[in-house]
Amino acid sequence: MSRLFRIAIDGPAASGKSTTAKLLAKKLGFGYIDSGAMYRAVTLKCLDQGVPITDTQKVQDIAHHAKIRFPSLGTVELDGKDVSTAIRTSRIVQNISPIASNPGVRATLANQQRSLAHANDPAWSGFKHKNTEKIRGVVMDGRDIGTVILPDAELKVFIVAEPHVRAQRRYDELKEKNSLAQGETVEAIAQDLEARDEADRTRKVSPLKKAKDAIELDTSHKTIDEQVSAIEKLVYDRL
Ligand SMILES: Nc1ncnc2c1ncn2[C@@H]1O[C@H](COP(=O)(O)OP(=O)(O)O)[C@@H](O)[C@H]1O
Ligand SMILES: Nc1ccn([C@H]2C[C@H](O)[C@@H](COP(=O)(O)OP(=O)(O)O)O2)c(=O)n1
Repeated sequence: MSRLFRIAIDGPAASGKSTTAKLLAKKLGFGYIDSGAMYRAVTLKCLDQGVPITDTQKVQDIAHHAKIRFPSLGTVELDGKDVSTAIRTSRIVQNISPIASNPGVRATLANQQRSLAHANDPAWSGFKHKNTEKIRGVVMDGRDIGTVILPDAELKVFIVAEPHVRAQRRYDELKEKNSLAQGETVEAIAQDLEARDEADRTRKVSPLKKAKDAIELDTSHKTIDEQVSAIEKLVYDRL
């Protein structure tokens, strides 16, 4: 016997969603789908091909033809090329909001996200519950996963953290990866996060919003291990 368990993780930028989702997926033997990486990959393709991000129709065509895959935990492929690092730069996030609010792009990516969540990939080994039932599933993170993509997910978590904590963490991350733009400061990153959160919260299609049945988790004063364990406990409580 095998049961499907889908975990939807949403929240504002740099709150800790993807770090938590990836580690949780690893612990549970679940698949991990980074929906934000899909919007980032479409943005990268538009910039690389010189498509204006405000050209609604051309951007939709780009999204429609982009082949986005997650070949292993935490890696992203666009049209057969590894773009895991290329999609994490400030150039991408500075251009992403018009793409994330394009209804055609959202419709295309939403279809792909739903089918990925139902793929039941053999690589997702899952875990044995009470020595009998096999639990298999997926962790998906983004902005609209609990509200629009997987409204019937078995567990929904809304991750938040204080703005200055998020900005500092993102700064440290970019610095560590040598991806900081010239002269980029913590303040500039804080402004980007604020602007993006505002755009994500106020757009007409699938805005960032806590689902009514989501559990809020504030990671400001937690370690990564603590936040992963907190969600893991919620999974066992639900089973
Ligand atoms: N509890 C934590 N303590 C310290 N750093 C954290 C914590 N949670 C996440 N981070 C770091 O903060 C940064 C942003 O986290 P990330 O998971 O990318 O957020 P999101 O997916 O919400 O944008 C990453 O560099 C991550 O390693
Ligand atoms: N399900 C999703 C996931 C991401 N997005 C958009 C909105 C976000 O500002 C960007 C980037 O998201 P991502 O989670 O990769 O990046 P940040 O953590 O915000 O830096 O993509 C979205 O609109 N819907």
